[in-house]
Amino acid sequence: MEVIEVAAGIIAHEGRYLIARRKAGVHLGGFWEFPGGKREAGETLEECLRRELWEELNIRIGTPTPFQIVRHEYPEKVVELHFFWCRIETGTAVALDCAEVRWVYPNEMAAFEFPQADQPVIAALREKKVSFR
Ligand SMILES: Nc1nc2c([nH]c(=O)n2[C@@H]2O[C@H](COP(=O)(O)OP(=O)(O)OP(=O)(O)O)[C@@H](O)[C@H]2O)c(=O)[nH]1
Ligand SMILES: [Mg+2]
Repeated sequence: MEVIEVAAGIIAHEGRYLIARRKAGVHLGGFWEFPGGKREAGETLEECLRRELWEELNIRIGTPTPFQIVRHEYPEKVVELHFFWCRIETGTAVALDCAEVRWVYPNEMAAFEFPQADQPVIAALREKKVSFR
């Protein structure tokens, strides 16, 4: 099966992270996620991340730092998620192309339903295995 490359942002601010709720009717609709999307032909993952965060949240970010790569096989598709640590440089996040956005602490994330593929990242944030600040 073809592997779909995705870039997603771990957007940090004062110990909390920005999470977005997927719209109803799409793959994993209604789930919470780290905002991002599919890489388009000719784009680098960083370019993809910047475009997606602009389209979905109306924000510009500073230089993103690679965080974790997770390959996950859903029954209907295989995704390779490239998570990047980043910070907002300009703008305020608004739910332009997602259902809702929230800023949450890692220990609050268990109360939100995330895709299975995101669990390693959530665990890493919660265990503070994070060297960036
Ligand atoms: N953005 C994002 N996608 C995730 C996460 N976890 C996860 O399994 N995915 C999956 O990775 C794929 C990313 O697709 P997406 O729906 O964000 O792509 P996109 O923004 O380009 O949307 P589009 O296809 O409507 O243009 C989806 O199948 C989604 O279910 C996550 O934390 N963030
Ligand atoms: Mg998306």
